[in-house]
Amino acid sequence: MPMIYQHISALRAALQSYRGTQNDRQASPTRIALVPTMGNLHDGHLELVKIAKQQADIVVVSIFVNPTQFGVGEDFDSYPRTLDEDVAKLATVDADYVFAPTVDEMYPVLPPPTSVLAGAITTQLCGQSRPGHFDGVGIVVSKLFNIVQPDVAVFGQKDYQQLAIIKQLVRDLSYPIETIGAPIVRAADGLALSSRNQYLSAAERQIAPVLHQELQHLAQQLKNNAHSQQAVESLLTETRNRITDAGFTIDYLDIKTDALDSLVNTGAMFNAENKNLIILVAAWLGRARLLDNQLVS
Ligand SMILES: Nc1ncnc2c1ncn2[C@@H]1O[C@H](COP(=O)(O)OP(=O)(O)OP(=O)(O)O)[C@@H](O)[C@H]1O
Ligand SMILES: CC(C)(CO)[C@@H](O)C(=O)[O-]
Ligand code: BAL
Repeated sequence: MPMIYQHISALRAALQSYRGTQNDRQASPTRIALVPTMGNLHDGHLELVKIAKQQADIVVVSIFVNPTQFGVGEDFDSYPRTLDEDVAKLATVDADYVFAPTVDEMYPVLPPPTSVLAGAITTQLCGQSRPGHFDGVGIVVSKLFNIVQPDVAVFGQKDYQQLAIIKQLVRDLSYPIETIGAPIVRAADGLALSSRNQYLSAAERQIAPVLHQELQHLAQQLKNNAHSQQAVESLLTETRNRITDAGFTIDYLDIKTDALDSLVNTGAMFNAENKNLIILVAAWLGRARLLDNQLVS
């Protein structure tokens, strides 16, 4: 079973014993990996831990529902907290440490007067409908990096914008951390696994895979042919209409470069050579706000 820590000082002391030591497998320094989560773990999270295990000797999983990344009226209070079940799942993938702090431990002053702002990348897509969300992610991830001081940190590509922001944070704040983006883990019918999927009713759960199917369909259309800007707008409108007709309320559906830059209108720009594009969607289905994305390659 992983060791569970609630306090920063105790976790730091436990991890300190590895720093500067060598691992058993080879004469190289012991590597520590961090997998940040908000808990209520599913197979997507466990996949991140497995990847972390391949990259490091010691894996720390943080479980913290971070209040600073939730907006007013969002689901901070009702977000599922299932620590005992989470720890049992983490034991099956050999996680070494669980860091599950209280809000007071993480934020002696709430809201914290210090901020970590990542600029323009945070105000588009999810940042547009969740103002301040990525400021909260920025400060909590910075704190987790400072507390754990990992060599490597693993995040999911499902939260593609978050991953891009964290890579920028690592670069700009000179964290000596390798950031790994793990592929999206899906249910058999294609729905991206997410803790919030449990907000779906049985009927909504039947509809939910439409999101992934539509992204795949759009990616295929973009990939197969050259398209003018106007033709791409039409494809986007048709896709939005089908997703809405299936019962979703779309927050955004957009095509960006894989660096999350807007596309420049260069005429027939969507063609076989135009590989580094990503389609991103956020859409409400009942009480659940679902995220997904699809690379066009
Ligand atoms: N299906 C998935 N595949 C790969 N990574 C995932 C998946 N779901 C979540 N992750 C990653 O797990 C990490 C922790 O995410 P989090 O605990 O918020 O889970 P979640 O299922 O995305 O929850 P939520 O429903 O609140 O968005 C993030 O890096 C996230 O990208
Ligand atoms: C990275 C993270 C754990 C920070 O709270 C959260 O945003 C998440 O679960 O993706
Ligand atoms: N993985 C996303 C975290 C959030 O929605 O706050």
